[in-house]
Amino acid sequence: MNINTSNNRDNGEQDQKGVSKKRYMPLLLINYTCLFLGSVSSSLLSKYYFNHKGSNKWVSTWVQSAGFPFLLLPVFLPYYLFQCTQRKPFTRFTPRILSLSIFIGLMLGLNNLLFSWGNSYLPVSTSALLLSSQLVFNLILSAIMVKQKITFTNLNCVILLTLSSILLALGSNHDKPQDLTPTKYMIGFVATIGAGLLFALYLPIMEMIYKKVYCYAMMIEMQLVMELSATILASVGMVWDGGFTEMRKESKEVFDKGEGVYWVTMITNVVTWQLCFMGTAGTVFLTCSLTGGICMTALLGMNVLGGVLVYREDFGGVKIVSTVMCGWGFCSYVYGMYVNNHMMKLLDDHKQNINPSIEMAQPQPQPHSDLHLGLGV
Ligand SMILES: Nc1nc2[nH]cnc2c(=O)[nH]1
Repeated sequence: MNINTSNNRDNGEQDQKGVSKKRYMPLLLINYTCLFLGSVSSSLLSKYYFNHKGSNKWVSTWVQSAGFPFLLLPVFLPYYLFQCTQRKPFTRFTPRILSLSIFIGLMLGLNNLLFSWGNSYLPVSTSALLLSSQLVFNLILSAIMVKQKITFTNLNCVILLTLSSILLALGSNHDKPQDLTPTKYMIGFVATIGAGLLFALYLPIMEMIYKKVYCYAMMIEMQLVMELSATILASVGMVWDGGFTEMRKESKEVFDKGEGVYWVTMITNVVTWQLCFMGTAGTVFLTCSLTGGICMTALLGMNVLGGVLVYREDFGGVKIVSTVMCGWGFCSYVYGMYVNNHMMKLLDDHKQNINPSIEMAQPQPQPHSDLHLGLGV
């Protein structure tokens, strides 16, 4: 059911805001949960794939987007099966939005390839070190492209998270692959820096585009088109490089846990990557690109804890300090956001007390207005 329409019908115009706000927090929590579960589990499963002799960069690129058909469920079920929305899927999905989604999807596909390429050649420590730069790029690009304010809270968080990743990288510099040649090192280095830059660019571009997207449902539809485009790019690479044949060979002859476990690992990884990217896109849509970047980077730190808990990796002094810094940076950011929201609410209430009629007549200056969230969710 369309929130705005149902609300107008049942409770009158004035309750619209209340219902939208009521839906905002649960929706945000669902996205944070998807991002958390998706990021930690996809990282652990990718590690499992590489630990047990999986090595193909195209395969690990392809699994990052190939789960796009799962997005058909949230796109079509609410309208056709549950009949809980009046907005038909892809309503007002203009050719411009379609072409932007395809373009961003190809960009994401390229990022996935560079990310996997870097991960397959470089030691974990080096790629973590290089990826730590993406949050700084993200802050700078967000400030330029979407006029993100640089405050004490977000600067503090970016510095702490960046230092945390650097520490993490320095603390695990013993895990060099044996066959790492200087050429492979150079390719891995450039690929990882490229991935960091592309990802830092992808987040504010998404924020800019989402400003034109009027509902959450449309954001999921865009995500479906983007992941489809990224999969087409990865599939072309797979066909060109014999990736599908390699996948079958890997499952039967190379992966040392057997064929069944290989396919279960692949399918689960496909699902978890979708959760991760869906959570990222939803977080950017509901908050801003910097929060998306901060969550992703903080989760890189959390993945260390995942490795310690699941693979019994050692958890020495440096990793402890890095994890504490990561938690501290993230918590201080969340606290800053909470204080900011609280102040905005107080200001709103104050304005409403002074002159309720002005408040009713003027659109809200917040990035996520009622229209933005209300329609079609
Ligand atoms: N560049 C980049 N790509 C990713 N894909 C999944 N996570 C990341 C990330 O943190 N950076």
